[in-house]
Amino acid sequence: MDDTILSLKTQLLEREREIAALKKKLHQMEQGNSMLTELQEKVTNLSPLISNVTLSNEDIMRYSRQLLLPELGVKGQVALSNVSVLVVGCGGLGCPLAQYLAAAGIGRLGLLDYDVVELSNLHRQVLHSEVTQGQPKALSAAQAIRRLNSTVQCVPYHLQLSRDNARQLIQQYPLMNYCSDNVPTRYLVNDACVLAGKPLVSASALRMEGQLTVYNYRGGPCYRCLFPSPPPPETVTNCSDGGVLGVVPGIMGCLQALEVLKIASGQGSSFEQQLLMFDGQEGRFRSIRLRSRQIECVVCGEKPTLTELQDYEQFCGSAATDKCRRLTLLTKEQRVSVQEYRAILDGSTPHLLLDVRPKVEVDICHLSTSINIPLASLEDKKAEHITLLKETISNLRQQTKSQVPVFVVCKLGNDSQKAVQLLEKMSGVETEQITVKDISGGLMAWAKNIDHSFPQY
Ligand SMILES: Nc1ncnc2c1ncn2[C@@H]1O[C@H](COP(=O)(O)OP(=O)(O)OP(=O)(O)O)[C@@H](O)[C@H]1O
Ligand SMILES: [Zn+2]
Repeated sequence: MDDTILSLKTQLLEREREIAALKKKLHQMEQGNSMLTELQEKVTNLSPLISNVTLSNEDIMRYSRQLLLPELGVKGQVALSNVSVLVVGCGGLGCPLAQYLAAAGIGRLGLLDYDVVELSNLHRQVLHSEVTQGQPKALSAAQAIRRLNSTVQCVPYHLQLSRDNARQLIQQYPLMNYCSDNVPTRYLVNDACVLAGKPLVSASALRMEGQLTVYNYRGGPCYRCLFPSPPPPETVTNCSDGGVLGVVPGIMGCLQALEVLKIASGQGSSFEQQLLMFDGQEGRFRSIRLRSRQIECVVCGEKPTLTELQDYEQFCGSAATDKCRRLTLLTKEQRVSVQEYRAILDGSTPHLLLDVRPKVEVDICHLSTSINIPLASLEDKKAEHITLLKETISNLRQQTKSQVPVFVVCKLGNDSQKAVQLLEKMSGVETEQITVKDISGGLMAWAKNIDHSFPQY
């Protein structure tokens, strides 16, 4: 029994020694930990001071309200001041984007646009003004940016982005923005970004709607992955055709600025495979998931066949500007110039002048002898419009006793050509009773060449 007690006592002593040793170890570890915590605290306290080196007192005051955001902080602000961003297009999207990037303290801002400021730009292109009308947009925007924040290095490029200069320009900027308005430039910027491995923050706005995506970012798709081939040129509507409420590109440009600031300050963007859609009429934002990067994509896929920039105007079948978007759907014989139409008016030849613009445009201005049937109504064969057309033709036929000349007009001479094609084969209209031609260049050519008092829009 004594032996058993002795053995138990010995075991107890051993356990007590082990416990003491463990306690000692624990104590040492705790001490080490607290030293580590102390060290960490010291580092945390020191790190703003370390990164402060690049922020002046004036910077701290200027950016104080955003420096207070834990998501940005000094580290993010310093990152912003070290980043270079290129804005392609200083129009409705590019202006608000550049304005907020400059205000937030982006280091270097490239502002690229080939065009000059026009009066019709001012309702949405908020960096330009009445006094900079006629000046290159890139310079006008740079002037406004310098007034806002002289610490931003602002580089204006008054030129057209093309296959010849795109790669060299994009190479200088780690972050790209698409703010332009035509399909060839969209493909050009996409391809140049993929080839240079740069993310592309892209937006668009038309009428009351806008869209935003970040292409070629964190393994997400590029523009070509989603749209391998361009849309037919005649299906593309731009702001000068479809109209736009200025604040809509304003909102989309600001959203672009937000994504740029997040990416540049290291917060990242969640739009690498998402399309944000804004409906200004409904006041609603929706986000849809896009298809992923396509392995067969010709530019970013596994076996890319497009390794150099191509001829984008040829690829898209349209010009890389929206200025001279002129369709040629008819033969010469099916068209008259504004001068020829003027002679017809002067000769008082009985005819029908059919204005195929939407009613909102007719309300802006029209020729007094015209009747209005919008192209969309002709396409839909709206009963009341077809009746109006038939009745007018039959009245005129009583005067002419022969085929009635019908002249179709629109703003620029694109929709009028589509209307001629439509009328020539339209059932319900006695097509053998009429000859149909369009007025080349439309009412804007009329305003420029015939009647200078006619409004341009
Ligand atoms: N390849 C390009 N290189 C440089 N700038 C471009 C290029 N393509 C388009 N742009 C510019 O992008 C801008 C797009 O702006 P926005 O869509 O607001 O249209 P806009 O052409 O100014 O106006 P509107 O269509 O009303 O005449 C324009 O200023 C245009 O000059
Ligand atoms: Zn792709």
